[in-house]
Amino acid sequence: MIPQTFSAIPQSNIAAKKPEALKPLAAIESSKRLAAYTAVDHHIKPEHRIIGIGSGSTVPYVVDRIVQQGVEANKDRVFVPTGFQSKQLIVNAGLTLGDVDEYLSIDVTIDGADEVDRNLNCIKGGGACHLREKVIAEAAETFIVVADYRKNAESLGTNYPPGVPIEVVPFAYVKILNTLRKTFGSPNAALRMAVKKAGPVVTDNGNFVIDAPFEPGQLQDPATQIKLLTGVVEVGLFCNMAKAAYFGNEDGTVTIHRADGTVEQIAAGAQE
Ligand SMILES: O=C(CO)[C@H](O)[C@H](O)COP(=O)(O)O
Repeated sequence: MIPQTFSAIPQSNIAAKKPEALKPLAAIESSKRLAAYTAVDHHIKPEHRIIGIGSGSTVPYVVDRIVQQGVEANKDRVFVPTGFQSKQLIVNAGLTLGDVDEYLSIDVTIDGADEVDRNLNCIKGGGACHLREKVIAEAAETFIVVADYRKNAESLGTNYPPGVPIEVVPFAYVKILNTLRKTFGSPNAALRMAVKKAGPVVTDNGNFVIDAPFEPGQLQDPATQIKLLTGVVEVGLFCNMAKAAYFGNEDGTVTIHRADGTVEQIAAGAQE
């Protein structure tokens, strides 16, 4: 049971504590919020009962908007997290927590992404949560991606330099790293190191993450092959899964890419 008093600090609050970083971050933060609020308004409807909550710095705005729908709207809903962070968000918002092993089918999952291409294929796992994120996305009737404008790319491998996050069992990482560099054409593949801990990032599942950069156009086939390597737990490529991606823009509009190929740019309504 997560202590109710502990509160994960949202990225928006962190930004507010660093005045020097406020200016460049402000546009990005408001883009994240635009995307998240619009996606919730479009996809979280009164009839939706089981809702998947993704991970990252855009998702707190998803939870904010869901909370704004009110106590009545949320009283019979259950929220399924994609990791430690989203579990905290759900609990701290006073929403009801559930798990994917209790609810085989999820009505809607909303999650962030590190990069999204024109066909709604995504790189995910910048927060090292992609194993659980993929399970929760696959379980959902509707999977929606929310992101700021920087994530909107023509093809994967364009805007996200670290590359594809690959969760691996710790004892196999050297072997997998070597295979990615030598056989899969990713010479700069690297073990992800922690920032405020000595040593590697350890996922919520106790595994390591390798980040493997690939050239645009090189990605689809390697993904399937990488998944087959012994010791690989999950690859952070989400292909043909999202029904729509919402990108918040600097000018206050939201660009919506849908799986049917339609693209719409809308002026977001009053969302404060
Ligand atoms: O895949 C993820 C975590 O594993 C996140 O959804 C992704 O990194 C996007 O995060 P942010 O909203 O902070 O840009």
